[in-house]
Amino acid sequence: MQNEQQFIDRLYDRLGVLHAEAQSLAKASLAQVGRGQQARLERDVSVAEHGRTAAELAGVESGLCFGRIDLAEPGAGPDHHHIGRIGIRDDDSERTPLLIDWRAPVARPFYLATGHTPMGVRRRRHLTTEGRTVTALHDEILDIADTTRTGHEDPNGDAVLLAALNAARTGRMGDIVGTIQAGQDRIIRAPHQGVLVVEGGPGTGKTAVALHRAAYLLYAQREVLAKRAVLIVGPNPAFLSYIGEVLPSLGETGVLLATVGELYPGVTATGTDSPEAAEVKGRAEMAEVLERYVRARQSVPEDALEIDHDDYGSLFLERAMAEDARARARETSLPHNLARPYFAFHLIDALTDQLVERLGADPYGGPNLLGPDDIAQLGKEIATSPEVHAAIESLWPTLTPERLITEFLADPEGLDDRDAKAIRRTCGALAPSDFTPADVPLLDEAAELLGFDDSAQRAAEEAERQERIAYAQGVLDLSYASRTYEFEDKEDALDGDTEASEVLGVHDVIDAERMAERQEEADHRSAAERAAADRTWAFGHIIVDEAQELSAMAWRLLMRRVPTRSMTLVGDPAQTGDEAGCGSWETILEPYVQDRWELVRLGVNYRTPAEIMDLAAGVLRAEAPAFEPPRSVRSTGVPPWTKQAGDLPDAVADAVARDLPDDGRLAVIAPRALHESLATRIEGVRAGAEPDLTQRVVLLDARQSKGLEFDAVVVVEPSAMRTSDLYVALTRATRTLGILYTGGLPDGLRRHG
Ligand SMILES: Nc1ncnc2c1ncn2[C@@H]1O[C@H](COP(=O)(O)OP(=O)(O)OP(=O)(O)O)[C@@H](O)[C@H]1O
Repeated sequence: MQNEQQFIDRLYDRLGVLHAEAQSLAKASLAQVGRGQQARLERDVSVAEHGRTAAELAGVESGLCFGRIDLAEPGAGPDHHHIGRIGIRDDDSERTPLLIDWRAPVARPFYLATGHTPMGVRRRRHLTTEGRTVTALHDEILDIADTTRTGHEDPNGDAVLLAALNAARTGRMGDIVGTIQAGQDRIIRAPHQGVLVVEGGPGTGKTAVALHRAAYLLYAQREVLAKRAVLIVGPNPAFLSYIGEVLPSLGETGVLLATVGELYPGVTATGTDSPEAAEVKGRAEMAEVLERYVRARQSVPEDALEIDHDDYGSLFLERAMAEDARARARETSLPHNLARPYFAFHLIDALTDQLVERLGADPYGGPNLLGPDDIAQLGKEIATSPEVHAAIESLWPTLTPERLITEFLADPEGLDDRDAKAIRRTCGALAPSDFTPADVPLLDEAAELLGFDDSAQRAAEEAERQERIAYAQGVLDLSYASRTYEFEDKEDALDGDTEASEVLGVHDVIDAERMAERQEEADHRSAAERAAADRTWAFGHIIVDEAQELSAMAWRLLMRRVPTRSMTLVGDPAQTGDEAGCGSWETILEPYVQDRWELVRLGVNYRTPAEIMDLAAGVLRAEAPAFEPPRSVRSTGVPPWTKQAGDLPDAVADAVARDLPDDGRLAVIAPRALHESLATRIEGVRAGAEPDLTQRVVLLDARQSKGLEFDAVVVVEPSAMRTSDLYVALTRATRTLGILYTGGLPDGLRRHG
């Protein structure tokens, strides 16, 4: 123990030095005063980079080192390795590794070695620390022939895992880096490049595995992923804050966590949909409905449209002209806004022809009297006529996704009456915040169908680029001038010209255009921050948690964000609650990768004790008798309780007072309609508010409890819940579960009533 403490002290000293170094580098960069935009950008990038390193080092402070492996035949190298959250080297001349990153290949036996397959490891040690103090050691002997004993032997090798599973919950998910199980490790490090689906029942560690896989991939593919960023998609903001501390505790900050509703920059989707509306909006056929809706906005007049031209009197925009222009614009296959200039161009051409015919017609039937210059002039005048443009706009309007979807929701076309009624919004223009999460995939679809007409922005950017090139050219000219000067100096010094010709200046290796591009790249935001602001960002990898909940339209959005299809999807079809949820993995994936995806299963439940899992499984078995739940890793001997209540709020208040553990968290999971009345009787709880999971008692509905866990759970009125929602609610507890009801119990729970 003492030796380990000495090692840990040394490790924290080194961490302190590295942290201080990063901080002072950030400070020093901040203090740099450079002239001009370039210098400022470079300073910002440097401050941000060192700041990030400092934050990453601060994030791994708790439980920095958690393991050690002693090698059977060390050879020339060290005879043991300490394993930790990040890799740390000494500052000796060899930069000797002090701590091995858990993701490094050298650390792998820590997770996989067994007595049967020891992988060259003699002994595995788990170190438990509180703050910077070593509080316990647990050793497993993997080489039976080895007779040395330390006095810290753990006969079953699971004391550390069980301690982690029994520990009081904090309202924030913790990492499992010290106790990753072999089956989980294989998924975390799976070399699969395409779509990997991780399926498993409640509590099997899907979320934990997904987050550790994100950290692993960032380590193993740092080059690509640091640039392209990793996106983690979760079902709601409360869940994202629940898991938000795991990656920083693994030293990774470059990850974007978002719900699908947050993936359309500029829109905060705070509106809510009825379950029917969300289901309709999420259907795959909405893509075609919207496509037809956009095409319907490309109209032609019934009768000729009379355009009053200031100088030339009436022009007649005839239906055939518009039809022809529309057909040609559609032939380009460009999105609506980008095809619009083609429509305008052909119409302007046709109207010019009309005018030329009228003004230049030879009364004696000869050829037209206007020459090419006159015709060009007339064309220009038509092209710049506001009246002509107004007519074009009325036939082929420039549209934004927000406008298109607002108008569509006000009067949904292309749906049957029931579906149209379910999604119709009666208010006028929607503010960006009035959109709902289910609208976001529709906005994204609309953005694709409309295309972004960025010609004005591109013109401005090009002007800016030219300016940068001019500036860069100035820098290069200066550098060239100094080159001549230095070169001459060098020549004198060398007394010859052979070596001098090898001296390269910036002007030799870079031209003004490339230098300008480099300036542009010097954006000090991290890739994740830039990705969050860019709808068209292509992520390096996407991880989707509770993937069974996403609608077909949400999948279309996500697939656009990852053209390489490098994805990890985790979920449990038995827990599907959302009406818009897609059902089977085949249905979800077939349109994008056909059958080129891999499925892995997790079958051990680390959360829910066997007594609670038995009861929860009964609920699903009532509908699907062959249902097999995941096997619970532990049992507590405490059976769940069930009670019929007279006064529900009173009974809930009593249950909270009785079941709330001194050291942990309790959730009351009840149908939304009961929240008002229950909230009045539970201290510190508010109905309707976004739950603060760090509170000791929280009130949730079953959907909100998805993915979360608590020491104790009280489920209220289970018969008012859908079966899959009830299954979710019943599988949230790590220690105790109670059920309160007034009328009756659903079939699957009756034998416990
Ligand atoms: N190897 C492990 N070591 C320690 N704890 C673990 C391990 N694997 C899972 N756990 C714990 O088990 C609990 C359940 O894990 P997690 O939330 O990832 O499960 P899940 O499969 O996503 O569940 P659900 O589908 O119900 O949301 C968490 O507290 C997690 O930390």
